[in-house]
Amino acid sequence: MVKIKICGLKEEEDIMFLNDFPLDYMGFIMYPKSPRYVSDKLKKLLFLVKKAKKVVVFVNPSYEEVKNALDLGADLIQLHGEETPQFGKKIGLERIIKVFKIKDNLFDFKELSLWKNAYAILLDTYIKGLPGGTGRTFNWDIAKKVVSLGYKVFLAGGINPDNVLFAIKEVSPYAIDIASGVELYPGKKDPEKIKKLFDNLKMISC
Ligand SMILES: O=C(O)c1ccccc1N[C@@H]1O[C@H](COP(=O)(O)O)[C@@H](O)[C@H]1O
Repeated sequence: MVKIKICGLKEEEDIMFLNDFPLDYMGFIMYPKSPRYVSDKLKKLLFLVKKAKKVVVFVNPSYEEVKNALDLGADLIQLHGEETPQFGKKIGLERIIKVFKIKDNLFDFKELSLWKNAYAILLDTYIKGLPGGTGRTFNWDIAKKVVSLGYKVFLAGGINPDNVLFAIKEVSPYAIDIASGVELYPGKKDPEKIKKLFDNLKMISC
């Protein structure tokens, strides 16, 4: 069964609402330029999560920032910038979701292989000046290839309740990652879109 991650949580009520759904991962953005940046609320928000694994998302962080998130209870660290495999090893690759952003249908399979021992690989859409939360899909042929090579793939970028079943059928990823596709506005989740997402997902579990 495909795993589900909802990312970009910053409101307490959204976490409490999501606690009642069969959600596998919740993601928290620690990137100051994002409208989803949780800032000093991280500890409080992580504490509210009941069952889902807690993923803290950084863009080119310092080791100290990552260590602080782990000390606050993060289960996994999502590296969404240009971090090196050496940096990942220093944290512990088993705790890293490494992001690759797909640009112009190009993909560096050699660079991918350097992260083969990471917890997972997350594939997202490249948009200049926007590190994530783009709401845009990319060429899933690349994702299919990465899946076929045996990588544990989180498929991100422009997934929403309407295209989630097609994405799962097409790519067969390990997990689906959704941020803006279930929002009312950046940083605020929409309960109706979340209900629709999980209603649609029930169709593949029947
Ligand atoms: O959401 C953000 O603002 C963000 C900022 C910095 C790094 C990553 C960010 N979000 C990640 O974007 C993808 C997919 O987003 P979407 O579903 O296309 O809106 C997801 O992995 C988030 O973790």
